[in-house]
This record gives sequence, structure tokens and C-alpha cells, in this order.
Amino acid sequence: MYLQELQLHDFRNYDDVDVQFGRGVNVLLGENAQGKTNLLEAIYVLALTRSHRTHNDHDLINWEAKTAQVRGKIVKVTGTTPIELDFSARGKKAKINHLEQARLSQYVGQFNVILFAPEDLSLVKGAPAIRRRFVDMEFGQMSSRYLYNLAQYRDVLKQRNRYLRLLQHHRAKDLVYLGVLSDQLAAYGAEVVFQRLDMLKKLEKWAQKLHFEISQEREQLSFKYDTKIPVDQLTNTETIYAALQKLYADNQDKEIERGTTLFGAHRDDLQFFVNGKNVQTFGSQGQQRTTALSVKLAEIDLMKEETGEYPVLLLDDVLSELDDARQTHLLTAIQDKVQTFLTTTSLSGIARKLVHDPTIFNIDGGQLTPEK
Ligand SMILES: Nc1ncnc2c1ncn2[C@@H]1O[C@H](COP(=O)(O)OP(=O)(O)OP(=O)(O)O)[C@@H](O)[C@H]1O
Repeated sequence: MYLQELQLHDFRNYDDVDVQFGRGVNVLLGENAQGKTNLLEAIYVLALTRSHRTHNDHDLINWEAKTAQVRGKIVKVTGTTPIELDFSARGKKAKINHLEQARLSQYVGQFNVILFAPEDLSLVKGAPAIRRRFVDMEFGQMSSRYLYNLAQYRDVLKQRNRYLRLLQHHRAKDLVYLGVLSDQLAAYGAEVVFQRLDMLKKLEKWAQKLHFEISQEREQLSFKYDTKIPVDQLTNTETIYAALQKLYADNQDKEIERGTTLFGAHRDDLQFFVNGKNVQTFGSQGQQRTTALSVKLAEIDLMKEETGEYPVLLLDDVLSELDDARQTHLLTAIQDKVQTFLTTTSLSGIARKLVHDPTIFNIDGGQLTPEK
């Protein structure tokens, strides 16, 4: 798939933009603080209805305005679809083919993007929350069922944590009600965990192949889903559900004492191993970067496998963070296959040589000008 056209109105530092993009590599060139990342963010938001940089949608609206719009035309093998998001103080509206969608989860998945920013290089080394976010954002785009279960899980988790805090402060005492919430959480949690395991197995297969190539056939990458659920019970949703129920029952006193849910999908993590050794603890910085790059590139292949279409790739200032060999791998993997948006202050070195026929835009103070 590719983004043929983008229109912005009062989005961040852009007043009005109406632009057609190339199907290959689009280079967004400009000095610092001119709006390069804002433009990538607009594309990311158009796909996922939320930003990767802020939790507050209001930040997306131009400081001088009260509403913002992001519209795009997405081209797939099945045809062209206009999609649209409107932001205002009352919230956001999502439209597909000009029809408003009752739920945002119905909207997400029309347009698939993968964002690769310098922070992603810390996918391996960074906090567990980074890896969970990665898993949820990517798998959510590929499966509306995953997105639905995750949203329900988060809702119940919020309720359960609120109730645990009441119990902790002796402002409630209904343990039967806690049991009901635990059951619901275990049920949605089992769906989330099982789908994660399934998707991770597929992602691992692609990442292994890429990592092997990038490391010049020296390194075997593998994943481990890190959870308190016993390994032998990770076989299906029923066994995972039973294991979670048991964790909640066995740790009821501890959870009440702490006033929060200590077990479940929101606490799980993902670990990466190279030649059997944990990369987070034993890997060199180079191995950690190769792992992050392989995992990111693997997502492109997995999305194609799951949805039948390549996603759009957003590279936020990431080339400058990679050495020549890794840049070469990245650029040859996407070349002529994946529509790519790449922000940079200057296109130089290996990238200038490798990128075939880029479409270049100059970005200056929220103005976008195609380079002749
Ligand atoms: N809601 C908003 N309304 C108007 N301007 C905004 C808004 N949010 C951010 N900006 C402005 O957008 C600019 C930042 O743009 P952006 O983050 O896209 O920079 P960039 O071109 O990617 O630069 P760098 O190379 O430093 O990352 C800043 O000048 C900031 O003040």
C-alpha cells in the first residue's frame, strides 16, 4: 500500500498542506525544528489515530487553532480509499470513505505504518514498556481482534486497580467483586497473551532470517516471551486463562497490600537472544542495534504476510544513527518495495548513493516544497 496524497489543516506547525507523494522513497529535508517530524507524525496519526510523541491529542492542533484535520488517500491492490481524522476539543472523529466510524478500532488497520526512530534502537536495551508498546502497536494494526481484546483488557485493568486501591485503604471489602474483575482480566489477558505468542512466533521467523544476513551469517536470533505464566501453560487461551486465575487467587493479599495488579499482559516482557545469550545483558551495542534493526525490518515482512500489503515505513532521522553496513541493509531491504518517508537534515553518504530516484521535499517553517 502507499499514501498517495496527504492533506493537513492546522496540524502542529502546518496551516494547510496538500501534497502528492512518490511511491518509493520520499525524503523530507530541512533544518532543525522546521516540521520534519511533525509531518511523519501526521502520517503516523493518520494510520493509528494517535501520536507516538504525545498522549494528548490537543498537542496536535496548531496553537492558533481549535481544530485540526489530517486526510489521506491510501492506495492498495483493492483500490483507493480516502481516510480522515478530525481533532477538536470534543475528541476525534475517524472517517473511511467519508463515513464516520463508530469505533476507532474499526478505523485502525486501513492504513499500516511502521515507524523507526532513534528510540527504537533502544528496543532491546530500553525499559519493558518500550517493548510492550512495540508489540501492541504493531500487532494492533494487523489484527482488530487483538486491538479489541487489548482495549477491553486495559478497561478492566483500570477498574481492578481502582478497586484494589479501595481495598488497600479499607474503603471497600467485597472480595467477590474483586474475583469477578480478576476473572474478566484473566479472560481478556489470555486472549492478548495468546495472540502475542502467535504473532511473535511469526515475527521471530522473519527477524531470524534478517539478523542472520546482517550479521554475515554469524548470529542466530531468538525471542522469549517473558511472563509469570508457567511455560507449559502457554499452549492455548484456556490454559493461559487458568494460569492467570491462579496467579490472581494466589497473590490476592499481596495485590491488595500493593493496591495494584502485579501480574498479566501489562507486566510481561520480550527478551532477545543471540546465539543463545541474552542480548540485553550480554550483547554488544552493535548486536543490540542489529537486533533492533532485524526486528523492525521483520515487521515489514510480517505485515505483508498478514495483510497482503506492504506497510508504509517512516524513518525519523534514523539513518544518521546507523553505520554504513546497517544503512545498506535497511535501504536495500525497502528499495522498490516499500513506500518510505525519511527525515533528514542532509541526504548524504551511502544513502544518497543507494536510494533510487527519491522524491525530495524541502521543509521550512511548516512549508513543504517539492524539489525539482
Ligand atoms: N501544536 C503546535 N502548533 C504550532 N507549532 C508547533 C506545535 N507543536 C510543535 N510545533 C512547532 O513545530 C516545530 C518542531 O517541528 P518538528 O518536531 O517537526 O522538527 P523537525 O523539523 O523534525 O526538527 P529536528 O530535526 O530538530 O527533529 C517547533 O518549532 C515547534 O515549536
